[in-house]
Amino acid sequence: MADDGMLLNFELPSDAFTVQKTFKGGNWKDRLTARKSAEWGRQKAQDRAAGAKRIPDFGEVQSEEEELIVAESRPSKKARTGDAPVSKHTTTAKPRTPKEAHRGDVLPKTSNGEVISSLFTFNPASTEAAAKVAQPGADERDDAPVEPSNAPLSDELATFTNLGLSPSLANHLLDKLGMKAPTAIQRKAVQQLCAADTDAFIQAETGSGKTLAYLLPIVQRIADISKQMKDAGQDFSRESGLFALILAPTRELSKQISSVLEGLLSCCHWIVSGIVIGGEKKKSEKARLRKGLNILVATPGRLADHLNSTEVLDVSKVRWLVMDEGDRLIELGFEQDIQKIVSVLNLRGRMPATVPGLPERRTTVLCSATIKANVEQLRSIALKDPVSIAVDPSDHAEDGLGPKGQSFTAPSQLKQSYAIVPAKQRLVTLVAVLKQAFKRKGTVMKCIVFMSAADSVDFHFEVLVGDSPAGDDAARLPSTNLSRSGKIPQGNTIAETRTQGLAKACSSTDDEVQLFRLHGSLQQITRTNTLKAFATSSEPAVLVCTDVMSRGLDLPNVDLVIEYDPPASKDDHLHRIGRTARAGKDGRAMIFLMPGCEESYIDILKEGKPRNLTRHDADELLKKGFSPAARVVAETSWEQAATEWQLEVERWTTEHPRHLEQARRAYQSHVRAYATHVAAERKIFDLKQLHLGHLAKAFGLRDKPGSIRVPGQRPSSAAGAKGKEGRRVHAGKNVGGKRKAGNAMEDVDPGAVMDEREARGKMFARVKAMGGASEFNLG
Ligand SMILES: Nc1ncnc2c1ncn2[C@@H]1O[C@H](COP(=O)(O)OP(=O)(O)OP(=O)(O)O)[C@@H](O)[C@H]1O
Repeated sequence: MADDGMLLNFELPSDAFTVQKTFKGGNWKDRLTARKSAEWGRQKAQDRAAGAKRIPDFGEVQSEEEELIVAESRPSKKARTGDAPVSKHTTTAKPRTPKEAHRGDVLPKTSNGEVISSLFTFNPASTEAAAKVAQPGADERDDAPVEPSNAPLSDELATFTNLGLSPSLANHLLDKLGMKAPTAIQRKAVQQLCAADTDAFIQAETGSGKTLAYLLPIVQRIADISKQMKDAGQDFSRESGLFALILAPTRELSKQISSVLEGLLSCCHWIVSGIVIGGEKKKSEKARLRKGLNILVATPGRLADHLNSTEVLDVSKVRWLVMDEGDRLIELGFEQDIQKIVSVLNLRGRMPATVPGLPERRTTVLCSATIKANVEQLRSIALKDPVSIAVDPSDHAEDGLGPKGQSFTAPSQLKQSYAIVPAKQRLVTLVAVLKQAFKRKGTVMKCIVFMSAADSVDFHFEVLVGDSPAGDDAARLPSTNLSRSGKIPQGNTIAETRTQGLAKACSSTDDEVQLFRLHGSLQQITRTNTLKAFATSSEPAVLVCTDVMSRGLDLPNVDLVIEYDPPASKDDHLHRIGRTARAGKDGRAMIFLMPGCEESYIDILKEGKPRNLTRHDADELLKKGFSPAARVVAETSWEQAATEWQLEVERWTTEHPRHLEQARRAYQSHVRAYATHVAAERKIFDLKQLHLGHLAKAFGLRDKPGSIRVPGQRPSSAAGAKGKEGRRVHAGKNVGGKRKAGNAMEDVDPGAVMDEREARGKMFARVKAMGGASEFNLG
């Protein structure tokens, strides 16, 4: 049995459980808990050594003392019943009410009504079907070389000059940007868009160079126009006209595109580009537009706003319109803005242009790694008879809307895995994975952890940094190497607005790991600076963020992507994991799934055709992450180390009002975001199956879920705090009211803007479905 295997394979040092550990710090409750935990461990080891107590089989009833890490005298409980099997200490022999079942793994409530449950008991077991998929650690055994699918071409004939680019542009790519050959999608797109004026979809894997695939032909064509103007005796300058517009859904992505463009244009300095994305005074943007630009990168809201109010913005000569991450533009509700932009372009584009070489008609290009049916909306608004530019057209449906069956693939060299982690163990397992990832110097340089809500990002940032605001020593959280040093580290404290800190939870004495946080509710300047600091960090670094970072961003040296909270849709999954394994480089991605219905997501993971999809279990990950280093005298087992760390987090969370509110907020936002999965995936991420009591533990909470209430709502963003921008993002579709143009919500955190009433409605429905509010339900 899986459990037996796990238990019997403990590689405990011979002195494990024999050293009497003195527990210092914390309050009496924590010290008692930790001491009893150690006693429990010692007793278990002695029993095992004496052969006095057999480790029970899966499904067998276990004594109450063994159910609990913290043994307390209390009346024996009946076994849990439920749909899902329960690991380690479970039975179906004696039916229990849901209420009793939930109590089985907890201490009686403390005087203030808190509930302290064990990390290792009453966790639902993985379903058998999923367990068969792969064996733990299989990725370590698979060393077979694989051809990267998004790398530059190695074919000798595949040169930029052969694609029709001018020698000066091709030499610039080689000499200044270090690009010897085009990628497959660049070869196709450059050839097509240099030669023809037809609308197009560009669809290729993440990290395959789509940005240059549309920028190169535009720059080449505008360079040709400038030449023809000169030949005709006309000067070409920034005032000659705006020829190309590039739209992107987020400010970060717009800035990135703008910087790639500037890099290209340094070989033809007479072509001038600019950017309007909001986040700065409109006056300065207007000033820039007044001076004249040949290529403009913009977010749709801001551009629509300027088309309304900035008279100097002349779009009559625009002949290229690119919508990068086109599907995301629709998901985020930019449809109306785009409609408006296109109608203005259509209207003003009818005016005769006296520019030699300027094409008659405008070419509109839609670009994404995932182009799907909702892009139909864009097609009807903006595209006419588009051609599909994809790496392998034989894989593509005739309508040009992505691969047949809508299954998009991840880069072939990307190693994908999933971790089956019960709700209670989520936080501690995340720390274990991070500790393990950064254990060996140089293995992982940068890691991105995706979460579903901004509140959750903030909470986890503070937990992983392990400090509290200045002057709040009583609430200081120890690092995970507490057991090694025996001391609570002093030093840095974090201010509430801080977005960077030392990740004590996953740093070791030899290796420090920097931690960053990012989401759409931060001020734009903070976002820009934080992203830059993460991108340029020369130290190992972790970025905890929402999906605002999932699209298009090209951050160097990202080796590992962790989807701690599952993505809202399978397309989001591909974009998230696509932040690693870019342009032929290696990368790893891991998604956390809970045992039970979430395991059906494995089938969706397989749709992306991963080369080797590896399974991990929480115990395996915890053991790797929390086992003491070989050179350190082992005082505790990994189970104890994990438990101690969890208890410290719970104390830190529950004993300080600000932390408690933050944890509760994070928990609530997480649950709300959980309800926003696309309809097709809602059976997999089923709110009704979510064990709220267990989940609360992963937020360091000892509250009964029913008592978790947070006053007020988080302001949705710096500008969103004005209260006008709230939109509902549900089931991958904008269903909310009109967004104010040019605000800071160009990048929306679905978790942050999910309609509260709707989410609460779902929660109440769930409570009803479970036959009334038990102590573990939100009611
Ligand atoms: N021909 C090339 N040779 C080498 N590197 C390249 C080449 N083209 C692009 N790159 C690099 O590949 C990386 C990914 O490019 P880009 O961001 O355009 O990918 P993408 O396909 O748009 O990805 P996503 O779908 O995630 O937006 C960038 O770092 C870029 O500099």
